[in-house]
Amino acid sequence: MKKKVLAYNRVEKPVLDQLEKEFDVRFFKNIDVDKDPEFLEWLGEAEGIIGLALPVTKQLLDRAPNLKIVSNVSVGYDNLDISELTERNIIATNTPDILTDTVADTVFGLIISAARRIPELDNKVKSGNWTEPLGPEHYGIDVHHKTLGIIGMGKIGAAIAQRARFGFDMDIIYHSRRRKPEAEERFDAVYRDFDQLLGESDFVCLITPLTPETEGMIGKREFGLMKNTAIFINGSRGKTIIESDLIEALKKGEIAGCGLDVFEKEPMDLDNPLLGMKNAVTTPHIGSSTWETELAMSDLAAKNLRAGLAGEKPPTMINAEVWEDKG
Ligand SMILES: NC(=O)C1=CN([C@@H]2O[C@H](COP(=O)(O)OP(=O)(O)OC[C@H]3O[C@@H](n4cnc5c(N)ncnc54)[C@H](OP(=O)(O)O)[C@@H]3O)[C@@H](O)[C@H]2O)C=CC1
Ligand SMILES: O=CC(=O)O
Repeated sequence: MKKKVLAYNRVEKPVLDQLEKEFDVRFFKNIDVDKDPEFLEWLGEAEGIIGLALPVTKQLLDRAPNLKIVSNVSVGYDNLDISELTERNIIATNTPDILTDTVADTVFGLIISAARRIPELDNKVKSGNWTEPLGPEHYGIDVHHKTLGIIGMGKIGAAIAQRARFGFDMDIIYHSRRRKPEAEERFDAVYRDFDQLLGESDFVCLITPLTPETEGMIGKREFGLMKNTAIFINGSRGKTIIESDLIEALKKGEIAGCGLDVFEKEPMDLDNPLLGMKNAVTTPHIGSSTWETELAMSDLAAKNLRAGLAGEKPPTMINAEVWEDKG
């Protein structure tokens, strides 16, 4: 008998088609996790879960007695209760590395768009309001030769630094909990403590995981430390910042602008003040969403799932201790 797999938004179609040949797969899209009876029934029987951003909590696991693996189709895994999964000997996997360059491109797109006001000016042209040569009220600021501060010099942080250093001659400063000698050598990146970085950067770029330590790490105090010409970029998770404090800082001119791919609530409420702010450039959490990278992520997640269900070590495990216990 084929093993039961619960697939959850989002697994790319060619990968899902292949999984359906190997397993008894049921695909769910945007369901109400607590109430959908079909979802709960399938969860009760599934040995594997594959998908994006399904909140895997203790309560959900209590309803999944047969589960052996949760294969997340994302690198961030703040949606998973890892200690609870580990306690229950359930494998958790994610999709690191393959999305690094794509996400760095998105972040750099936000940096340039915010600095050069591209969405605002695009709107001016397309709305028929480009009726005369534009003056200083539409000028942007340079990106090249400025100082980029990266908070979270991990894989994506380093790929952003690479673009900034070699593409735009920027000076790189960074902050992580540990020093990163490789980034210092490759990009002449200079370590700064958190407050120093905020005060010195022309662009502050946040790209850490969401953890209890990083939740709300940028708020009123931190925006107050930034230059009033600074542009703040968030590619991490919405909850790493206090969004209402960002809105206030933009309104008061404490910072000049922002570029955001992630939000406290996704999708955003239609009354979110950011929607009406020209100096906030927004994208709908699409950091890794290119055809190539989405397919590669689904493919890696499927490899993880297959391995986990076959009793083999998945390529990109989060809780390796589960494997050590099994071995
Ligand atoms: N917008 C989007 O679509 C996407 C968003 N992301 C987000 O980007 C995050 C990073 O991904 P990736 O670069 O692959 O992950 P990595 O694990 O390679 O890098 C994360 C970095 O954050 C640093 N970090 C962790 N905690 C702190 C802290 N408290 N203060 C400062 N730095 C910290 C870590 O360094 P150290 O341990 O030394 O502190 C590490 O270098 C993901 O977790 C996800 O949330 C990822 C992909 C797409
Ligand atoms: O947000 C996306 C991820 O891969 O993490």
